[in-house]
Amino acid sequence: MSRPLAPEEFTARLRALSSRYWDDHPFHLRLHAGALGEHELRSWAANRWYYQRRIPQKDAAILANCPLPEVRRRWRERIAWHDGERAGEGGAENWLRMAEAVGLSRQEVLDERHVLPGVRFAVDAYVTFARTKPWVEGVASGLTEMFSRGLMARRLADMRERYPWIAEDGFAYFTSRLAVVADEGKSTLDIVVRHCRTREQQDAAVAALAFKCDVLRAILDAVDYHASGS
Ligand SMILES: O=C(O)c1cc(C(=O)O)c2c(n1)C(=O)C(=O)c1cc(C(=O)O)[nH]c1-2
Repeated sequence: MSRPLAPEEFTARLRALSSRYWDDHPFHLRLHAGALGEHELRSWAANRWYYQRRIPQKDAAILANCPLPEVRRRWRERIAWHDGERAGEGGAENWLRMAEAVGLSRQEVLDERHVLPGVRFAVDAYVTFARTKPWVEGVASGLTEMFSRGLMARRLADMRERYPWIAEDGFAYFTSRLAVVADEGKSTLDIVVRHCRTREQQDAAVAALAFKCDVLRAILDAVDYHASGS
């Protein structure tokens, strides 16, 4: 049995997976360059909706598997952030506003008619991962958030500049997400480093983060393939 990695080395291995993150996916590059047509932006927003709407279920699965109140207390805030305290509030609602701002009706987003099979398979695999793996691996799979802040800030600036027809209200998701994502990423890393004590657990956490990078890339592969054929 290998000895556990020191926290710095373990953290460095997790951070090294940033090269597998979806920030440089060709679809994101085109999004940032202002090269997407309106129908492609709509497909992106409608398909990302499926990811957004499944995230609270993924987080609830982690909560259900976690026996530690101190972790659950921190984790449950995520569900509240996405779902809001009441109808008409929260991250999911803000994503719907983004979808409307790019020209979709709320109904066609909610009934998921635009959700592509590949997106559904990838996102569902993420939820199943959280349901069936040890809770700390579920937490580790969320560590892509360590990489997402810069990407989201760039996306917000580029979309405001390159798609000026999108009303500012449509960007509420990203402005509100940017306000919490750095703290969430730090808190997630803290939980993973603290609770992965054996080398096997550390290796499993690295594998969980690699799996999640693949989930995200698979989502955009499906959207990109569909866009190029339409
Ligand atoms: O816009 C993005 O690029 C991006 C990336 C990620 C991510 O890296 O997983 C998330 C989000 N956004 C996001 O908005 C979000 O709520 C979120 C939750 C999670 C997660 O795994 O629990 N990732 C992400």
